[in-house]
Amino acid sequence: MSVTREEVLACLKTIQAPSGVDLVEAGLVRALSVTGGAVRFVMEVSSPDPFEPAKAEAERKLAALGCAPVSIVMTAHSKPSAPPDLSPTRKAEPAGPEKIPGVDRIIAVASGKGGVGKSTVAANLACALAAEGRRVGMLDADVYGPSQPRMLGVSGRPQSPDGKIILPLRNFGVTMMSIGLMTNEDQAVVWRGPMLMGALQQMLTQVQWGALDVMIVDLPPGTGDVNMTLAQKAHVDGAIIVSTPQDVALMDARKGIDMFNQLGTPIIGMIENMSTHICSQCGHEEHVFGHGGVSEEAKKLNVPLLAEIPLHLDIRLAADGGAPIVVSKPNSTQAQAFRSLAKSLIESGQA
Ligand SMILES: Nc1ncnc2c1ncn2[C@@H]1O[C@H](COP(=O)(O)OP(=O)(O)OP(=O)(O)O)[C@@H](O)[C@H]1O
Repeated sequence: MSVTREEVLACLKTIQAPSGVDLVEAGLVRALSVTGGAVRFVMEVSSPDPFEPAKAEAERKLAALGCAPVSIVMTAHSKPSAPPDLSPTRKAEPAGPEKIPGVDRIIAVASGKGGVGKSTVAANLACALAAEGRRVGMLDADVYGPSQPRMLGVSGRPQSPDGKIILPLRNFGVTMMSIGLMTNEDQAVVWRGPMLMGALQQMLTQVQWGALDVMIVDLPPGTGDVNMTLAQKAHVDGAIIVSTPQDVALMDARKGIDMFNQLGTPIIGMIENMSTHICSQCGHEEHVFGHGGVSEEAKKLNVPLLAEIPLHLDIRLAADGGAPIVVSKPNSTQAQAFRSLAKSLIESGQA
C-alpha cells in the first residue's frame, strides 16, 4: 500500500515526545524517506530509553496506516559515524541561485570587518526569532572563524547515517550547522576555491534542514569568496550589515554593502553594535567607539538602521558562554534590543 509523506507526518504528529510536544514539532524526525509503503527515518535523541515508548507507538501507528516496512533508527543507538567527507567529489557546476527546499527565507548577516560582533548578533537574532515561534536555521559559513557552535552551546560531530545527508544539531529552538563542527577546534581551516565552494554547497543542500521559516547565514567578514558563492548558489532574500560606529569599520561596511548591491542581494538594513558602553558596575554610559556613526551612514546609503546594540559585559559573557543573552537573560535591556529587532523583522515580513 502506498502512503504519502504528508500522511506519515500527520501520523507522527499524533505521537508525543517525553517533552510533551509531538515528535515532528520537537524536531526529532530526521531524514524521513517515504517510498511506496516503506517508511524510514532517524529519531535524533540524546539517550534512547525515554523515547522507546514513542518509537514503539510510531511503529504501531504507521503499520496501522498501511506502511511496511517501517524502519526507525535512534541516533543514540548508532555508533558515531565518520564526519561527512567535505572534499569536493566533482567540479562545482555553474548553477544559478536556487531556493533551498523547505527554507522560506535566507537572511545573510555580514560585516566588512572582523570582530565587530556579527556572529553575536546572528546568534541572538536566531534565538530571538525562535523565541517568537519562528522555525529558524543557522548556517555558520564563517569558514575562517566559525563561532556559532560555541555561541549556541552545541558540540560534537554532526552525524551522517547514510554518508550523504548530514543531520544538523539543535539548541534553543535553532537548527544549526557549522563548518566548525566538521573540523577540530584548534585546526586552522584553510578553505580555498573549489573546496570552499563545495563545503558551502554541501551545507546548503546536504544538511537535513527540515521546514524553516528563516535561515540565518553567518558570513565571514569582508567581501570574499564565500559571500559571492552564497549569492550565486542560493536565493538570498536579504542581508543585514553589522558595524561598530568607528570610521574604519564603517568604511569596510560600505564595501560590503556595495558587494551585495552588485550581487543583487537586497540590504535589509544596518545594525550598530557596541553602540554605547554601559558600565555593569555603575550604569555609567560612554561611547567607546563613538556613537551614531552607523545611523548617519545608513541615512546616507538610504538603508534602514535596524538596531543599536550596547557594548555590555553580559552580552559577551553570554555569547562566549554558550547561551546568548536572549536565552540566558531574556528580560534584560540588552536582550530587549535583539528581541525588538526580531519582532520588527517578523512584522515587516522579512523573517
Ligand atoms: N554588544 C556587545 N557587547 C559586548 N561584547 C560583545 C558585543 N558584541 C560582540 N561582543 C564580543 O566581541 C567578540 C567578537 O564578537 P563576534 O565573534 O560576534 O564578532 P565577529 O564580527 O563575528 O567576528 P569574526 O567575524 O572575526 O568572527 C566576542 O567575544 C563577543 O562576545
